[in-house]
Amino acid sequence: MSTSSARYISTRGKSPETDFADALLRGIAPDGGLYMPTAWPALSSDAWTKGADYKTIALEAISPFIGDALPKGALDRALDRLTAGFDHPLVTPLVELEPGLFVLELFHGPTAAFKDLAMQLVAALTDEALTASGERLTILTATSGDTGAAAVRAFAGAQSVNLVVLHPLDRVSPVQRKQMTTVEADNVLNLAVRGDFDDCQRLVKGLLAEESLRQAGRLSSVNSINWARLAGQIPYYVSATAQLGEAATFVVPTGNFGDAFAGIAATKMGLPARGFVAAVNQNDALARAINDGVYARKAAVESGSVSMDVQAPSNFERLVFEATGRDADATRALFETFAREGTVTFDPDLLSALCAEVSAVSIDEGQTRAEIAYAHKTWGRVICPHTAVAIAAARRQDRSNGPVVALSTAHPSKFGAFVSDVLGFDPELANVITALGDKPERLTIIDGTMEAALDAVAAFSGRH
Ligand SMILES: N[C@@H](CCOP(=O)(O)O)C(=O)O
Repeated sequence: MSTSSARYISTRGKSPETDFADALLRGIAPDGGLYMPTAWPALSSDAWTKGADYKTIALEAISPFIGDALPKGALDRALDRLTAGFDHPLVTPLVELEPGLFVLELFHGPTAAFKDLAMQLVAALTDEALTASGERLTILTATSGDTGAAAVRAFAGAQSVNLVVLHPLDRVSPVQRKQMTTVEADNVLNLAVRGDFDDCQRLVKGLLAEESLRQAGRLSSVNSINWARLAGQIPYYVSATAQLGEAATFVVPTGNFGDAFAGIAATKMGLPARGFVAAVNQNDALARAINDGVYARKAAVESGSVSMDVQAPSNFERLVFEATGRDADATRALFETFAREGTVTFDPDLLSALCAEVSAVSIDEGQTRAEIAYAHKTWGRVICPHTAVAIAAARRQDRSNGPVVALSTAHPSKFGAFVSDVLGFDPELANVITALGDKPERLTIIDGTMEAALDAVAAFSGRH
């Protein structure tokens, strides 16, 4: 296990190199780029060949990214907190649906979605970093439903943290909304933004760069723009490979592309994998970019797989950075053009480098519904719409040379109305959803403008 100091650089090349604690507490680099490790640490093959448990795998996979930037034992303590919140001994169990086709269940945590795996860890590590530095932190997070719920659960009541969550008004599921808005902790502010997820994310990035807020104290984000979020999502790819005993093709339901990029990161560390497929819904900017070579923004359309209603996936920037051979100038130019003009066309070399890392499939609403029905009829399994998108894409993959694993990112009862509309009955509630009860909700509705967001955050910060 490494004790050296892992270092981070920005994908846009204009920020000073830093360590894990600083990257964690900043969320995004000062130049607007995303932090990346300066080099990929090597993962010992013991991690996926020796039948290790989740905590052992996660220690091995994540500790090189932290180095000596946090107090001794911080990761160990964080992983104890993480695993204690999961209701399955394997934490992320792999289930075979039929020969060669598997689902990786990532929804056994406190908010019944995969975000818990990294968010519980990030909360514990943030606590360690703030205790060491004596600082307070305001965390700004955009969500299409699952990230916000996991963040609220992980940070509610945290002594040194204020959490502001921006979700698109009326565009998250009722359960996701209640998971965020029924919390009683007064360090949490829920903003319902008139707009879509991409508006929320744009506002978060704008607020993170806002000088007046920065002067009042440290700001960060726990979206997957934060490297620590991605690091926390690497272990389940290793665990899945360990459970399988061989390399797999991973099919990842994709919104902000953090989950898929975490898997790609695992392979950069040496994990054997047969490939990655990003499965998107009809919000298909990523699929068009990979398949046609043109990355073009469109307004997000509403779907049943709401958590994936994303048209400007932040972590695509990390993939482009890698695919350009870590050329920060080229990456910056490309994403500045995208921000300004809403469209960029890749040169053939870049496109073939991107395609070597990931393929992409778009599954529309009709196919998503059909897949929920198929999974129930064929395997007796009730699945959430995001898992349905992944399985529909997974069933299109060739299984003759190796297994295909679809990531099952959320429990179906988070999206009960959609699933029930297809199957004609309500999915059984996850225990953590039953426990939500019927508490009053607290949220503030704002316009999708920087002015409105800044006013709301400044007023909230002033009270704390
Ligand atoms: N699907 C997400 C959108 C934000 O993604 P993140 O991985 O960057 O936090 C959600 O459910 O909020």
